[in-house]
Amino acid sequence: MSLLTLNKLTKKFGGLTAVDNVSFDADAGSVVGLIGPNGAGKTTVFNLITGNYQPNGGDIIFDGQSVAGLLTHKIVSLGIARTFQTIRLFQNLSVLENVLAGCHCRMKSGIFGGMFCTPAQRREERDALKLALRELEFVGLRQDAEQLSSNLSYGNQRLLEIARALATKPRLLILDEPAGGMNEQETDSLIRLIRRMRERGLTILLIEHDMGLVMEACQKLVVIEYGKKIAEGHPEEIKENPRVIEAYLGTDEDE
Ligand SMILES: Nc1ncnc2c1ncn2[C@@H]1O[C@H](COP(=O)(O)OP(=O)(O)OP(=O)(O)O)[C@@H](O)[C@H]1O
Repeated sequence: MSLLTLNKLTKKFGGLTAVDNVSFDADAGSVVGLIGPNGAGKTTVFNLITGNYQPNGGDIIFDGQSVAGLLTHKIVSLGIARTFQTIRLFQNLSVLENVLAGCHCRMKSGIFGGMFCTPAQRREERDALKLALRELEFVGLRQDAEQLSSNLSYGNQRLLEIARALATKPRLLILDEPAGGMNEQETDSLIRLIRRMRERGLTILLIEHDMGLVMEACQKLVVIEYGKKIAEGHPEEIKENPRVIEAYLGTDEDE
């Protein structure tokens, strides 16, 4: 069953159609990779799903409901979380505080609610702390909870972004180049982490240039070029697709 459906999604920036009538589904519990050359429109698709941009046409259906044009915080509360191509952490907050920021968007009392300290708010804070520590444990950063987030390695900062996104309790997790800046070992453990997130029942949509990760982690690939979908299918099929090889993976003559 499809958790996310893009239906003829279109986004224009002036005269440039960055996303041109793109349609595809992400089945619940699957990992879908969005691939394509630089500037193909991948991040724009993500920004449309997460409400950072408003579409010029088409629709985005999440769990049976249109989310196109909704505000970002509403979209997060419906169960869509993301990480960014360029890491966006609160650099002068601790690792734990960064994850708590993710928890707070689910809390009734809000980020300043704790100031009034009612028993219900204290309980909510305690639950948030437990959840944050659990997600740090899950991504392997529990022992770094008290560190300043800027002290983490680049790869661990990416994991921290994932923990923060998980703390919003999403059903759909959107990862924009999660292996960017990671070494081979870190990428391997990221592949294992993606697998474990899938086992938790999460649906994952990711953009990634690391073909090894894409081939191992995804059940389906959607390929876009110049804003248009040019192919969709199982990674093994996509690897052999001549149109994709020409557009993205490079032909032998290019090597
Ligand atoms: N806010 C914006 N204003 C104007 N043009 C934009 C904006 N965002 C993206 N674009 C343009 O839309 C096109 C698609 O960009 P996008 O960032 O979505 O590509 P991408 O596939 O994610 O690329 P990369 O792999 O390099 O991140 C590009 O030509 C880009 O310059």
